Amino acid sequence: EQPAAPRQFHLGMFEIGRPLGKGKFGRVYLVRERSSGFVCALKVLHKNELKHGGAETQVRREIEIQSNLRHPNILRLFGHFHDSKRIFLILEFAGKGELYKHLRRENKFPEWKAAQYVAQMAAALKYCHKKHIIHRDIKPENILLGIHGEIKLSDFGWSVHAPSNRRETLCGTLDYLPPEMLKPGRDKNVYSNKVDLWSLGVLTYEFLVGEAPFEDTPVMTQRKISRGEMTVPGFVSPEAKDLIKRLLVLDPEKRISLDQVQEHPWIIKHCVKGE
Ligand SMILES: CCCCNC(=O)c1cccc(NC(=O)CCCCCNc2ncnc3[nH]cnc23)c1
Repeated sequence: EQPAAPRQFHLGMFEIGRPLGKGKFGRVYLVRERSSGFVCALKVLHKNELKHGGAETQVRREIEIQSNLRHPNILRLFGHFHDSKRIFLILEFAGKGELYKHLRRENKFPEWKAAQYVAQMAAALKYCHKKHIIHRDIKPENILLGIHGEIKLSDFGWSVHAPSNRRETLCGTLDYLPPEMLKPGRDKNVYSNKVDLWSLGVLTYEFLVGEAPFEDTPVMTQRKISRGEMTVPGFVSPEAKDLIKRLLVLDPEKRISLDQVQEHPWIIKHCVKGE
């Protein structure tokens, strides 16, 4: 039968609730769609700030990419609309909020919880990569948790279609950058979806240790990343350490694949049902 007609949305359709968070160019609110009672999140972006910040392309990319993704571990973008001053993104509400807040509060995650998060991240990234989409900005701040504590990967503002040789001014932390994105140079700018594997390795380390593996001053962080210099503390299990070492490999082609991540002994040990 006919696919559901794309709905026209406007602000009057929503009852605005509490703010859920704020970012560089706007805020996110908990909202309820009046006719259906459907609860979701409304991200409000201010056009003139986007213009000054040169983030229009990112928002367009976020809309185009995230609205075509359907996966339990990827935050849904249901629709968007705009008025003269603002762009509105209608997003899935993630009931347990920001993963990084849980990480900071708990300092670090027990291995069974970290392994489940890594397995869900691998499933989400496998789905993106199959659609030739590289996320490029995997870090705790861009991960939300659904009402059952499941991973909801969000913020596709930095994602691109692979392979990509886009040069963007990067703001925010360097901790998650793979070595190949640090070395500007003509051909070195062409990088693949393997960048998300490196970031998954940094994320795994941070889940288990409570800080990023190359955390230092910006100059030292870049140096440590480009040399792959990091040490895994003794309290991390040998299996977890093995997975981290197989993801944080300087040569993108030598990094373990997402299939191999899902089959890794550390993941199997903590994620096979009924274990
Ligand atoms: C892509 C270029 C635009 C960059 N992004 C921004 O400027 C920006 C604008 C507004 C907000 C933000 N980021 C944020 O608001 C980050 C903090 C969001 C935490 C809570 N958010 C949510 N909690 C629960 N369920 C949800 N569904 C969607 N979001 C949520 C970022």
